[in-house]
Amino acid sequence: MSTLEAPLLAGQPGIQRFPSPALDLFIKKHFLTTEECQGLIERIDARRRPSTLADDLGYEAFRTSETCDLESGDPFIDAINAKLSAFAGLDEAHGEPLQGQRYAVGQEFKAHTDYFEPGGLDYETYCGRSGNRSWTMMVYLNAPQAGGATRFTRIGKTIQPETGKLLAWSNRLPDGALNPATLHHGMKVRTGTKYIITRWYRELVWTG
Ligand SMILES: O=C(O)CCC(=O)C(=O)O
Ligand SMILES: [Fe+2]
Repeated sequence: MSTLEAPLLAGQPGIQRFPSPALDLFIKKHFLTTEECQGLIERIDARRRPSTLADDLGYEAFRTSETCDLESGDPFIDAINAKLSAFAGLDEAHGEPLQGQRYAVGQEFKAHTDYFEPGGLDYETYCGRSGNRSWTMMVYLNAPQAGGATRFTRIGKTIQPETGKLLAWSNRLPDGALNPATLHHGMKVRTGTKYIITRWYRELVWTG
């Protein structure tokens, strides 16, 4: 079954919906507790490695953060994944492994979309089994002292990191087409360190 809907998001208490027909974007403050954020930061610090990019376009310094796979099997990680899926009403089986990111001063993730470009070099490798990405759920684990906002460049919306704050958006338009208005930029950290988790959901059951 294909999953493009996150049927529970709009009805969650305290959820803010960005008012734009261009993009389905939701924000929920304090989605994760300080303790949950701290547990995730500790795991990211223990296991981080330089980030890689699918469809390596040869741009220097496109994504300069460090990445960490937060593997399922750790009951703490499984509970975070279950919390994300339940909040959105997304099928847990469609979720990719949870990813952590750490940005030091000067690091960023330049403007990109989270879906894979059909026709791109790696499209079959990344989407052949599980389909393309449907939803992105991202949580800020802390607030760096300066910088590190997420800017949706096409719609002119900038979101500031706050501990535990969730951002969730559909990478699709209502008819299921990929939505270029989801273009977003993880901006440079100016002071401090930024930690986030990201979970991407697929059209189909995630099988790698
Ligand atoms: O760090 C950010 O604000 C954005 C991260 C992001 O876009 C991603 O992990 O796909
Ligand atoms: Fe992204």
